[in-house]
Amino acid sequence: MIGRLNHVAIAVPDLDAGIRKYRDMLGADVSAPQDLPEHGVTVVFVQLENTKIELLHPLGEGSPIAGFLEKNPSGGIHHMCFEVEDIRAAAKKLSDEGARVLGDGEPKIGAHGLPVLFLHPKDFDGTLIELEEVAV
Ligand SMILES: CC[C@@H](C(=O)O)C(=O)SCCNC(=O)CCNC(=O)[C@H](O)C(C)(C)COP(=O)(O)OP(=O)(O)OC[C@H]1O[C@@H](n2cnc3c(N)ncnc32)[C@H](O)[C@@H]1OP(=O)(O)O
Ligand SMILES: [Co+2]
Repeated sequence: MIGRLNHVAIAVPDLDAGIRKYRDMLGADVSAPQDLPEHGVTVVFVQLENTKIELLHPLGEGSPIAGFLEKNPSGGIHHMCFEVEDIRAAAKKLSDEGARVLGDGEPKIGAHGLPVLFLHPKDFDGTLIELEEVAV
């Protein structure tokens, strides 16, 4: 069911500093910041040959990553995103098999303009999983 690793997300306490690390110190291509109020984050993507790194910073009140940064003030790996062909079929299979699909179970449009869903970290060995529907 899961396909390519679309991105690994890092929650960062200082987005500008995070951009400088990946762009200037590590010499990678970094996209311009995108404010995504519907997700409560500002995000940039570090483009790698085989996947992307997503740097996330809280945006507005009630950001879903605010609690994570309180517990991890230096930042940390926040989630991994896998590509799937049919996100609703994937969500049904996973919830039928006991995994918790977060939110109301309805896919939201993510940073790439594609439907995304999240699976509870406690159901996947302490790792928050994002699924993104990518047509093959
Ligand atoms: C940019 C758009 C999009 C894209 O297109 O790529 C995105 O990536 S948006 C990214 C931000 N959005 C989300 O993360 C949405 C899904 N996340 C959530 O709904 C919540 O963050 C959460 C996973 C339900 C956690 O909620 P929170 O309030 O922070 O903590 P809890 O106390 O409810 O957590 C319960 C339990 O889980 C542990 N936890 C929390 N976050 C993570 C994490 N990222 N990785 C691993 N573990 C996590 C938390 O520590 C608690 O554990 P215990 O303390 O042991 O109970
Ligand atoms: Co993501």
